[in-house]
Amino acid sequence: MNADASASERKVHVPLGERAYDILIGPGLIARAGTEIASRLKGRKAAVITDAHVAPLYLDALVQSLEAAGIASATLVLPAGEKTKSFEHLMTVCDKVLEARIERNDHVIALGGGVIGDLAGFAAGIVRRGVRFVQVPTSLLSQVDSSVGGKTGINSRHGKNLIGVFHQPDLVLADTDVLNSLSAREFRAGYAEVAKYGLIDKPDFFSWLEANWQAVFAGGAARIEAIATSCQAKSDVVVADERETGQRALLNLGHTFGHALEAATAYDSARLVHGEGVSIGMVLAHEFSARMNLASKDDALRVETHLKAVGLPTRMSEIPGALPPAEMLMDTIAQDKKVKAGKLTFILTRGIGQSFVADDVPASEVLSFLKEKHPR
Ligand SMILES: NC(=O)c1ccc[n+]([C@@H]2O[C@H](COP(=O)([O-])OP(=O)(O)OC[C@H]3O[C@@H](n4cnc5c(N)ncnc54)[C@H](O)[C@@H]3O)[C@@H](O)[C@H]2O)c1
Ligand SMILES: O=C(O)C(=O)C[C@@H](O)[C@H](O)[C@H](O)COP(=O)(O)O
Ligand SMILES: [Zn+2]
Repeated sequence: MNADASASERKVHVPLGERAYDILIGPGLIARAGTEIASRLKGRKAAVITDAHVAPLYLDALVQSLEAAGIASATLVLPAGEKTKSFEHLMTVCDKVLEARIERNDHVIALGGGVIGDLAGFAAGIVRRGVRFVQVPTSLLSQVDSSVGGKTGINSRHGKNLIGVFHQPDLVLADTDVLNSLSAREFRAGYAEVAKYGLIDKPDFFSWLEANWQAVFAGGAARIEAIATSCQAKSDVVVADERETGQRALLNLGHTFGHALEAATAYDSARLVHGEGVSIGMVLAHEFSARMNLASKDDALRVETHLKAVGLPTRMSEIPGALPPAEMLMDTIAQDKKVKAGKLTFILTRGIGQSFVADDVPASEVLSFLKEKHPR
């Protein structure tokens, strides 16, 4: 991997047969969105869904680009933050899409981070039993992860993403210029998912990140390289197991713990955002693996050292406010989508880049581990 690689546009193809699509990554893609969409897809109407932080920055540019390419658009601006992934807002999006008379070949366009992508994608998957869907991801997290792979959905008080459908996008346009307006906290949160790909099965990528993370944070070629590598890694996993019957669960590294923490903080973005939960969760997954004598404590320490170096939280004690007791976290974990016949599935590891799907993890072990780690 070369941090000085060309800063020009990159393309990752997701070869999913009749659901295949391209991910374009690079500068200036919002200005070109209209021509990219019009040249690849038939629809000439769109409903653009976005949030209140992103709208004042990029909505006009996207609408103008669509208009110039002959695509008429209706727009909907929702509140920013994780709480927007709710039934209430799903209804609003569905109503907007129907009111705009979006037909099956027209487009729902998600302009925003993973919250907007997951919500708008869910609406696109269920209105008229499926309309076309374009992702214009604007956060680092959405450019490296949530815009790819077709998982869409909303949260429930019972847990994260418990209600949703698989609905692949038809095109992903990741304009890397827009990352310059992202807050430092949200950039770091997205970086947790970048590091995740190294920890799953790319130890060389993890080492590259340890050496080059400052360049990734600074922007330019290293950032585009990290985004393209992440999208390719995600595409490879999704193509091998689109609907998570097996190995796609690897993409959940750190998420079983992380999702429980997000639910425990009532999806309050001021306390914890998804990528931060994943960061804490990945450290816990490595420590739990060490406790189960599967991996060395040194590897868990190496993971924590890197995530700390970039400024991510790595401990439950760093979450502001009180957390519910370990038993309540376990209740949420028992609702995880990976549970089979009541048995817990975790993504564990034998070392850096050696993650694996472990079925039948004893709940009693997880509980005593969580009690040990709980800040109380
Ligand atoms: N579907 C999947 O495969 C998948 C994968 C990973 C995460 N997710 C989901 O994604 C969500 C997290 O996504 P996220 O981290 O993008 O959160 P987000 O959508 O809440 O975006 C983070 C914040 O940054 C703001 N923002 C976004 N782009 C901006 C920009 N360019 N400039 C300024 N502000 C900007 C948003 O308004 C928001 O306040 C979670 O709900 C998570 O469950 C889904
Ligand atoms: O795409 C996947 O598969 C993932 O697991 C990616 C995760 O980063 C993402 O947070 C996803 O939404 C989690 O899925 P879930 O099925 O555990 O809700
Ligand atoms: Zn995630």
